[in-house]
Amino acid sequence: MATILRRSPNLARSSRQIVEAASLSQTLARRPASLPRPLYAYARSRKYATQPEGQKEDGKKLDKTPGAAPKGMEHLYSQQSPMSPGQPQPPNKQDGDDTPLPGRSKLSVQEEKALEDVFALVKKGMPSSMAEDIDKALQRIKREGMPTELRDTIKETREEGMSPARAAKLWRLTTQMARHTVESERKDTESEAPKQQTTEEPGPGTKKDDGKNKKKKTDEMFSGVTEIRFDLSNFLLSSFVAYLLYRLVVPTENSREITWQEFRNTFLDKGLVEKLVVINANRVRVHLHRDSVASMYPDSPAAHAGFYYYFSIGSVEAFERRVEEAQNQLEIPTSERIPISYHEEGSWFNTVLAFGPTLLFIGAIFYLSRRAASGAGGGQGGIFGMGRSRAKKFNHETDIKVKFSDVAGADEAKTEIMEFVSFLKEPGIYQKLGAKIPRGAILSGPPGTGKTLLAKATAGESGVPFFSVSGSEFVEMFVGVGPSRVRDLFANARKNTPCIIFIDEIDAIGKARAKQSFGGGNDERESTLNQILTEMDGFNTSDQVVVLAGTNRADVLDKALMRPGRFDRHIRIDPPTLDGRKQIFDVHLKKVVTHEDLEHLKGRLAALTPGFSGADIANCVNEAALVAAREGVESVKMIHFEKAIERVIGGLERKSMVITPDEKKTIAYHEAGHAICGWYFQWADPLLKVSIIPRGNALGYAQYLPGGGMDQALMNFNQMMDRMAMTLGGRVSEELHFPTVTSGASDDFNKVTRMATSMVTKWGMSPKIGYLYYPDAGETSETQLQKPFSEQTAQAIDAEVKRIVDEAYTQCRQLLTEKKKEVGLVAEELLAKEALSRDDLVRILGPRPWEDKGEFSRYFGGQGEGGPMGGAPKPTAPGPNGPEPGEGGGPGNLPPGLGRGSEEPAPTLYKSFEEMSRRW
Ligand SMILES: Nc1ncnc2c1ncn2[C@@H]1O[C@H](COP(=O)(O)OP(=O)(O)OP(=O)(O)O)[C@@H](O)[C@H]1O
Repeated sequence: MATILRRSPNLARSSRQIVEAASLSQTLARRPASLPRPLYAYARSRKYATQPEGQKEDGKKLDKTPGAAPKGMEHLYSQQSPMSPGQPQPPNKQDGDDTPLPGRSKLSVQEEKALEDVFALVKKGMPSSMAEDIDKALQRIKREGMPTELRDTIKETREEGMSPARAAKLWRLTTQMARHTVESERKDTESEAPKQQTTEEPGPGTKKDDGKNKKKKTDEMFSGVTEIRFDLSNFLLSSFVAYLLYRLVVPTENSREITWQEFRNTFLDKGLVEKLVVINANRVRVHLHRDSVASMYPDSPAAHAGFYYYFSIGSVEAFERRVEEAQNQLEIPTSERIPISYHEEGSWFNTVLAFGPTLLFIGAIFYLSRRAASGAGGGQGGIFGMGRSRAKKFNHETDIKVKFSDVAGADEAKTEIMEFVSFLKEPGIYQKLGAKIPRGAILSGPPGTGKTLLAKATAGESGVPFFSVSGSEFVEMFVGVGPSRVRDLFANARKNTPCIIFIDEIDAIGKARAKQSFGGGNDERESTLNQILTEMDGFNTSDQVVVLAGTNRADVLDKALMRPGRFDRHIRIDPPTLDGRKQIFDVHLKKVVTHEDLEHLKGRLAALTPGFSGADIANCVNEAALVAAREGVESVKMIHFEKAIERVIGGLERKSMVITPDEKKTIAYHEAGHAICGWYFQWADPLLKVSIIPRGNALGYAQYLPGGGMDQALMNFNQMMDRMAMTLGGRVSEELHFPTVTSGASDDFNKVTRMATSMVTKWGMSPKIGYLYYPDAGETSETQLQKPFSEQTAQAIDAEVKRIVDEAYTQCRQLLTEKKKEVGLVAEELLAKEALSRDDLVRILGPRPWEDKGEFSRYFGGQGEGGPMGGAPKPTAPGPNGPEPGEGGGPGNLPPGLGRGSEEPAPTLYKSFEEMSRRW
């Protein structure tokens, strides 16, 4: 392409010359075409670059035996010395020898004149050294005669006029002649040089110098000429461009439009029309008797072959009628009437335009599929590489640096998965005992618990390639793409054994197949799943490909995936325990700068973050570092971590939110109601902080530590009742301190209702409903079209839920009426300070009347941490105002062992009900 680009100016110039030659048809009918200089130079340069020396243009070999030319006679010889012994007579001619060479004919005087004109044209603008060569070429043609081909072309041009093809041919032939001459000269020079060297002493002014100078001159002459490779495609392209330019510059060269009147008066009436051709039913081409035209109008272009006049017509019928009438008027006999023929011509431009979009489309498809095929290095690409797997391959040496030590907690999961590592490292141990190698494992658990991390660590430990892909990447809008990508993924994996394939979010494709499909909407997903099943079955026992899959919804997966021989293992990764959180904090705290006591920091942070996943913890640590950086401090402190935790739990503080003083007062009393309940109810979760600064969706909030910072698997009846009463504390406080209530407690009611409903329908805590379990809508996989209980049961459930909530309300109202003064104190302090820590509450209310247990007392037991959550002194005994254990509103008719005040743990297993921190 670069070659073509370099040549473009030359092409433009040469086409201009060709056009010039063709347009001068009158003159050039008697002259050969002009010789475009750049192409002439290019032809010579090519000769030097590719033609072996000693070979003549006609293919005859030259004898290279050196022979000395007679002194002073060198200029007479164009090739070798005729005096050299044993040398064949070269085909060169000497002056005075008028016999033309074979295949050539002597020039007439007119031809000589015409040639001189052509060469004079060619020399225009050339350097003098090149003009000299052109002269020599002319002399040679005069001496040796004109090649028959050149003569014929000149003759044709004279008779039929100039066309681009003839101009190009003339150029080629004349160039050839010029080139021969230059080459003969060069060979003479080269053959003379060694002779001079052997026969003469070198010295200034000798012939050798002349030869050298001549060669040097010739080299200099050609040094500025760019060497261009001349092949068929270049030739065709340049001819095409030249023709286009020619047609562009001289668009009306071959035809001219006339009117009917002109046609009639100038040609028809004078009997010059030979025939008429109707083209595409809208144009008529006029063919004239050229000889008659030439004699009548010698200057008219119509005298030359290939030139036509034409005129446009409205309809063929009208045209025929007009011609008929005109001929009738001219009284032309029927036998001599002008023949009319009809012709359909499609413009090539229109044709290209018509096919253009289709060609473009095909070209684009071809290009894209070629690019896709070359881009990803083969495989089952298909159209656009759609069917190729999108799995990312991680190189174990460069990309995967994760080790088991980076995965904190999750010890059971690690132990399970270790086996895969040892299988990949030492398969022989298993194979020799005849054990089948596990094919894969499903890692399930809530988001962010480290499933991907664990899979990566497995690859990192076993040192094998790791293909990671998400289940959703198999799903496309095109049918058949999913299975094809699965095939491609497994084919790639087999090429890279031993290796690990990790399919994240496998539930996107691995959901249980529908028993009956409505409209076949899931066919593509199902065939993708089937393909996975087939591929996993297709492994040999010796194939060291382990497939790990991650999901948050193991319960919805197809049973066929989980059967032995496919995903043999099911590894569950739960949110980390207190100890697990400590370890995860340990991993992530190493990445930030902190001068805190690490052991204490880890423990306190772990206690503050029950229910956090590994990803939450990583985010928290990073957030703390960002807070510290915003404050411009050197290291991350406890306060930054606590702010980060609050932010992760509650969302961003909305300090700019506009709240009226009345609203603020209501919020303060509402939050104070919650805080007082949390402080005085025995089974309530320990309070950490209360605030009326809006955060996230909440206008104010009280932060508690569920389970006292311990991992709590169970909740007993007393804890539930206290929690519900505490939740209603906001509304009760509003009722007690204001003439009216607000809408701010709606979220509280939602929580209370859900909790009470679960107690009745799931946890067997209502004597009226008994020990029954009624699933919620959507809890089971089958579509629940009707409630699983009768109308009477529904009414009984409603009544029981209401009864439990009412009891919690009574319990709360009783306490807050008693503690009305304390509520006022806390609310006023809140209005003044906006946020109160545990220390503030201790100061206002005295120590909490109930002992704090476990981690809470260890990390928040009054050491005065100084963070926003503060620390409370260790309570020793129930306070004077607090109810004694076992006191308070009784829950009424409760099953044995669940009564308020019972120190016994609840006898049944209950799921941990609420999130770790509640917002009000
Ligand atoms: N046990 C852990 N130890 C250390 N870091 C962890 C742990 N678990 C999670 N993380 C952190 O959380 C980030 C996200 O974890 P990962 O992507 O493995 O979660 P996942 O369970 O695959 O989540 P998802 O189900 O949403 O895909 C990890 O990059 C890591 O920083």
